[in-house]
Amino acid sequence: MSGPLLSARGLRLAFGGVKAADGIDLDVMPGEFLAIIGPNGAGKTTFINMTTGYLKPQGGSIAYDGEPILGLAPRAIVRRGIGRSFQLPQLFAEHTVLENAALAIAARSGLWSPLTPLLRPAWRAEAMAVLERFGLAPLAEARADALNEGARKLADIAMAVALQPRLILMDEPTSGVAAAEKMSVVETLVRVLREAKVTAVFVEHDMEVVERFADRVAVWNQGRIAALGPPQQVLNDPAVLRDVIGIEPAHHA
Ligand SMILES: Nc1ncnc2c1ncn2[C@@H]1O[C@H](COP(=O)(O)OP(=O)(O)OP(=O)(O)O)[C@@H](O)[C@H]1O
Repeated sequence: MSGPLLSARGLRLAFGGVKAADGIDLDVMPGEFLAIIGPNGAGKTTFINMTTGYLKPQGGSIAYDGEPILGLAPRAIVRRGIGRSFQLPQLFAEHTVLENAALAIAARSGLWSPLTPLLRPAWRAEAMAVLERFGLAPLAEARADALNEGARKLADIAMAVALQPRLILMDEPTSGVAAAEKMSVVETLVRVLREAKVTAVFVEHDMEVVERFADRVAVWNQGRIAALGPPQQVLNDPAVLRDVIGIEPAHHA
């Protein structure tokens, strides 16, 4: 049967005395949704940065679809099929939502320039189709800086999806999103990613989101994976509750 889509072994990276990655081994299987949880500074974003070419580990290896990817530039990694979204959405503020999505499509074609989306109607049509999948079509002509945080997060992820990844890494897709719209934002992005058969790794602080949407949870602590397994197992582990989530097991009914 098919092996892991992403396979990290022995990843190490220290910033001065801080071990942001201290021997990370992780396999992500095709089609799975894997949540990464853990306290601030545990090294969650560092893992995403190493996997997407933004940081180079001092040791270890990463294979994607059976091929080593360490040392490749971020753009080359995107071309291999790995997308990402950021904790703070990376949208072009003064452009419309549609233009932002069209820019991503233009970038995929290797023909990026600030004016390209205005020049190629086909990119705009494809961008509109992506926005429709995310329920963002009504906001297509809105400027990116006029969106609320939920729509901004979805638009950022739509740009990553427009690049047609097989794997997406999302850094806190719900952070900053109002509580009332959080679940609908996650439902939308999970539906789109599942429909497109995109495998997902996402950093998440909301345990309800993790419990509902993750197939497996990896618990990061001080640059290491402290626990890994299905949500119902990991989120009921007394050590995880106490040390990582910061609640006493007795209080978790
Ligand atoms: N480029 C960098 N230069 C120096 N130190 C860094 C750098 N990137 C991360 N660190 C440090 O490495 C550690 C891990 O950071 P990282 O951002 O990966 O944690 P995190 O688990 O994503 O935290 P958070 O939940 O706060 O986003 C932290 O102590 C951080 O200050």
